Amino acid sequence: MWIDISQRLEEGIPSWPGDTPFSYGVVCTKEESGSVNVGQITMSAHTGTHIDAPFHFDSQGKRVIQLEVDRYTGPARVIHLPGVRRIDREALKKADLDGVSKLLIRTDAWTDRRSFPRWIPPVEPEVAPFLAEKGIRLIGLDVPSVDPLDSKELPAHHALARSDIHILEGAVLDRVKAGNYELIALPLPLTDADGSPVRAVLRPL
Ligand SMILES: N[C@@H](CC(=O)c1ccccc1NC=O)C(=O)O
Ligand SMILES: [Zn+2]
Ligand SMILES: [Zn+2]
Repeated sequence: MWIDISQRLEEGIPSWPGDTPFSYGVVCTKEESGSVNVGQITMSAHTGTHIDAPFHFDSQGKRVIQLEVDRYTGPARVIHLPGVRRIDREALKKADLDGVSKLLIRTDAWTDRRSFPRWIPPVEPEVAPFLAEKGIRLIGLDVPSVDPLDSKELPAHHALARSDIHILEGAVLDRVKAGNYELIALPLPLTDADGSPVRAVLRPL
């Protein structure tokens, strides 16, 4: 059984402060066209459950279409770190990361998903080379960023990119137990984009 770990894309889903709000509307109704309802989607690439392409924080970085689909599919481990202030070596000390290439971290820090969080536990840049050494190629979190929300330098985004670790943000892990799963969280084939919404699902292994 697959577990949906995606936020629903609907009116009112929080977006980054000042960023394009999500909207879906029927721009041509079946009555008007005589055949079909036709919808239009407007949104930021960083709304809901989404991945970041390196172009998001590096103008020379890869765009979404250049990201291999293998990064977003396959075995993944969920670890549960409730109440952590930061995701650093100390917080990860007790986690078993052996043989893991995709790591999802459930922090439970985003408690009211109807509004954008005021604070999130940031990933410390120092963990990027440590995770890479463990063989991790994708990190996913249940919060909207890997950096502090007011960060302009985005040190964790850059450190993860230097360690060749891709980023999944805004996963819904509220009811997901720690353990091993199969993950599918594929970005859309957006040629030029800096990020993409994903439908992220897990299946226990
Ligand atoms: N780094 C965040 C997004 C982000 O920082 C952002 C997204 C939209 C509009 C403004 C943003 N940051 C502004 O400082 C992310 O990866 O989703
Ligand atoms: Zn993002
Ligand atoms: Zn990000």
